[in-house]
Amino acid sequence: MYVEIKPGIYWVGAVDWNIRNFHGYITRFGTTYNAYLIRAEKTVLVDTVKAGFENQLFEKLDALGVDNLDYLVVNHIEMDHAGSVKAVIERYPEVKIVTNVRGKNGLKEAYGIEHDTIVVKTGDKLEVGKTLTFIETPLVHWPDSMATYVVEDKVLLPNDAFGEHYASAGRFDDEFSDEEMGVIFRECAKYYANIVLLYSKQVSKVLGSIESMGLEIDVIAPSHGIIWRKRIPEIVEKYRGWSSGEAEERVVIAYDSMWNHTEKAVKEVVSGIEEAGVDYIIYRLSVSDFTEVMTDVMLSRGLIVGSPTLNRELFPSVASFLTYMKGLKPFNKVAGAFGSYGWSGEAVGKIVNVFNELKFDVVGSVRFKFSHDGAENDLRELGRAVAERIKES
Ligand SMILES: Cc1cc2nc3c(=O)[nH]c(=O)nc-3n(C[C@H](O)[C@H](O)[C@H](O)COP(=O)(O)O)c2cc1C
Repeated sequence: MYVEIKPGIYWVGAVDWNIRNFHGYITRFGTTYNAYLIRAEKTVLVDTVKAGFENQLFEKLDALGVDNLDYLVVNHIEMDHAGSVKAVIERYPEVKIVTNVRGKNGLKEAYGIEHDTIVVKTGDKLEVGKTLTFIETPLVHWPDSMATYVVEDKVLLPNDAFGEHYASAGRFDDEFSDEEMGVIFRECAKYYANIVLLYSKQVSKVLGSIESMGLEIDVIAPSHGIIWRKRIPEIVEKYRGWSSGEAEERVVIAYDSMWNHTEKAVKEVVSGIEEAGVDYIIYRLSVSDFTEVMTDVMLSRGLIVGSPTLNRELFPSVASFLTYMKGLKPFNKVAGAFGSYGWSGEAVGKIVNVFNELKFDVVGSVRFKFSHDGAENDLRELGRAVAERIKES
């Protein structure tokens, strides 16, 4: 069923209850593909849905009696939002696409779509009986990303920004209990950590330009998950904090182990962190969802990674996680490394190299031959030093 979010503005998206893996991202609560219909003098669809979900979109448009579309705003060309643009054009051939220059090129490159298009840039306005303003948000989350703002209704349609993967019957943040909102905010953090983190500088810029353009916002309606109308200050504040590297006084220990020598050393590292009175969370990487580990890495100031050496390399699950993490460019972390080896012991140095690339504050590293016997103090000291550095900063 469609939902009116402001007079003449409707949610007409699709709920995907059963998706559990979204291009490698574990979506344990499913997701939604949010599209919005604006009905004034003109009829405007803002974004579409993932291919395969067109029927959910079209059912809603039919229920609203939409037999003509004047404009289709494409805020982002990724497949989960623009996957049904072709189907929309087929159904409403008179529609004009409204997007920025990168969106126009992207529609051609990714889908072969060359259709009547109005190219817009930041600050441009489109009068449809209501005034639409566009704000380009390049790289939040692809080069073509932009936001659409409905001036009279103070509704911001920011596409992927402020979203999360969460399928639900309720559409608005005020329909959920505080407990449910705790889960939803965690999903927002997960979305930020795994999708947006790399673009934190751009996020800060966009937050700044929303402020400098003096946009008043009653509703933030993103392209995934719930619509914000009650807790806007909270989600905006979270974005400000995440994009500026704020994190909690906690250490993530992420490790793996073949013969459990590295694993046994974890408890020494932990005892040092406990001595300093700092919180921690432990992940064995071969049995962990990287998207959850990454969320806690973003939310925590400290990271200690442990790996045995295998064929002069990192253990594969650790290498894989470090590659994933490096791509997302977490910043402002205090870090340490440890691990067991048999003869050449390259793994710990390779962890430190990744930390250095990310400009982490590397407090120390400990490697030990086979058992950690004799290295207990160094390991405890590593945990303590990371925790103490977090407390100082
Ligand atoms: C297949 C295999 C290859 C290994 N290659 C190396 C190596 O290249 N260099 C090294 O220092 N140790 C190597 N080791 C030894 C392990 O690093 C060592 O056994 C270490 O204690 C394993 O730590 P873990 O118990 O945490 O898995 C290798 C072990 C295995 C099983």
